[in-house]
Amino acid sequence: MIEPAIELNCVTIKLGTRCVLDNISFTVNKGEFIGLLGPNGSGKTTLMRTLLGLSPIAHGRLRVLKNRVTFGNTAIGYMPQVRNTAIAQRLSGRDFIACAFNGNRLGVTLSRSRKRRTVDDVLAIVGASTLAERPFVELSGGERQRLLLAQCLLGQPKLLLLDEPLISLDPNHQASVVELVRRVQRQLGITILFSAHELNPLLNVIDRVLYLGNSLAVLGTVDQVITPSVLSRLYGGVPIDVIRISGRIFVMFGGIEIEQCHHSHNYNSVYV
Ligand SMILES: Nc1ncnc2c1ncn2[C@@H]1O[C@H](COP(=O)(O)OP(=O)(O)OP(=O)(O)O)[C@@H](O)[C@H]1O
Repeated sequence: MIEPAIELNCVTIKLGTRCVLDNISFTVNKGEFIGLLGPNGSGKTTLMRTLLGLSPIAHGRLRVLKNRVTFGNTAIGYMPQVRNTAIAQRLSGRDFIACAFNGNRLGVTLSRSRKRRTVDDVLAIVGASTLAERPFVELSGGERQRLLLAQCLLGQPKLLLLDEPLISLDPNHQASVVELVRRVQRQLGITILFSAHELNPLLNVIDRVLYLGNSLAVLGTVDQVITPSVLSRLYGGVPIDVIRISGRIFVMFGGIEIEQCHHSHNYNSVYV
């Protein structure tokens, strides 16, 4: 039976005077792997923060895992885009994960041995047991992402919000992070919202794509969403071309590949 994981019904999200998302409705089903795309500033992070209860909605109805949004919901794992890992440089992989037990992040008190077992479990799930004793400072970007993902799994979440986990990784490491998330998702049967600037690394793993832009949101299969007419609406009415070559998809405006503009943070000439 299909059950909802994230339900938005006519939701409006404002930050200050800016209407980031305006009257949007969609339902993500339990167990789906959703690629969250859209230009810089389209509201990907804001949407995740709203699902976490960090940012209120102005209007509408929002349910996460069938419940109203509450701050500190351990059923949601979150990997934020900007991570201050400087503090982690001297820690071992194991201690880096274990430090998420401190503070009130999980809201539960566990014995030392139980904490250790839990950390071992999440390390095993992400295939990072061999990183447990290595200093965080020595790890590659891809290995760090593995540990960050393990940290997200500590609370046994049912929903994972991953904010641009591919940023600053080369294509090989991007592919291995995507594959890892897919494997973990299948193993644990959880729902994934995975934001990215580029669709192609996610093409083989996502069930559907949620594309934000122009304060709007469209959820559907890649074939339903990545079309000139839908994307033109999301990019404010400019003419968009969609080119498919060798199993890859390129979204173009005036001969420029839009996703490359997102990367260079030079999309203002495109996003009007
Ligand atoms: N406190 C705030 N007050 C007003 N506007 C804000 C505030 N915080 C963020 N914004 C704006 O809200 C919009 C949405 O930002 P958000 O970070 O959610 O976008 P994003 O799609 O995640 O962008 P990126 O791809 O660059 O990470 C941006 O235009 C941002 O400048």
